[in-house]
Amino acid sequence: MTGEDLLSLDRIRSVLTRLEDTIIFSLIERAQFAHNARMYQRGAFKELTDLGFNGSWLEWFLKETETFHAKARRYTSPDEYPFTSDLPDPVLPPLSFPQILYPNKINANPSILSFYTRAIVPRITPTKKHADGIVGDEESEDDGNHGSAATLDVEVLQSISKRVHYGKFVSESKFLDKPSDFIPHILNRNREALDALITKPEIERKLLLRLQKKATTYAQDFGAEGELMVNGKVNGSGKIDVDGVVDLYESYIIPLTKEVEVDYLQHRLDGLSKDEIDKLARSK
Ligand SMILES: O=C(O)C(=O)C[C@]1(C(=O)O)C=C[C@@H](O)C=C1
Repeated sequence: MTGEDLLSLDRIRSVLTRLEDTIIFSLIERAQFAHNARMYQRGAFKELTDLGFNGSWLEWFLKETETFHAKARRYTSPDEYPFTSDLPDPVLPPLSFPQILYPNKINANPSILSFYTRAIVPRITPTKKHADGIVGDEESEDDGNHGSAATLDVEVLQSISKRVHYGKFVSESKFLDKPSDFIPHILNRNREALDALITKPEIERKLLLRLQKKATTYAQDFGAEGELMVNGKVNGSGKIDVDGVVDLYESYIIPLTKEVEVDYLQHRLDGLSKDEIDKLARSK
């Protein structure tokens, strides 16, 4: 594929659409396990403190997983971003990726980690209700599956991260399509105007509708005879809170993708001379 093909907006949007499936399925997997709030609290595992690690159980999982993946050069790829820092160098020689994105240091993973652990995990994991309808206390929301749950958290986080950072490709594609529309607002540091230029309400509306349908479909289960079963019962509730998935996109994933798009644009002219900027502005 040439650099131009890689920047086709249709191709980029097809990647975003495919990632919807990855995100929904990984959330369904995570939702099998309890909230396990301790996993997200720093210092809650004495075993880790004894090892000299002061972060949370999930942060330890991220650090260990990313240490390994960094050695296999995962984070040299322009669509992969780590959640942790001070990772080892790859053991393999570098691959040469086509230079598509303008060099930048944008990494939205701290925001992703924060909304995922605070808003998403508590929302999608099962809440034990007592016979009197009172929600169970924190202890009853811990099933002890800390390894399985954290493994799935890492998968969800990596897929959301890939999706959100794909905003950089969307931005580059929109910028190169008509640089002269963007350049004055980049030079004037006008975030609102850049946000208005990249926002496509019709695309967002269709995405949320599609997501609702996908989540409803994937949440279904089938019995041995192929009969529709939900939560082990005919007509029970689904494997995932569908509104929770839609809300995740509407309140977090789309707004953060747009933030990445605008951040990227704000730095799109860094280091260019006036002549180079004028040439870009005249190009289309
Ligand atoms: O598809 C685009 O044009 C995007 O910029 C991506 C995206 C999204 O996050 O899905 C973000 C902003 C637009 O309003 C529409 C959709």
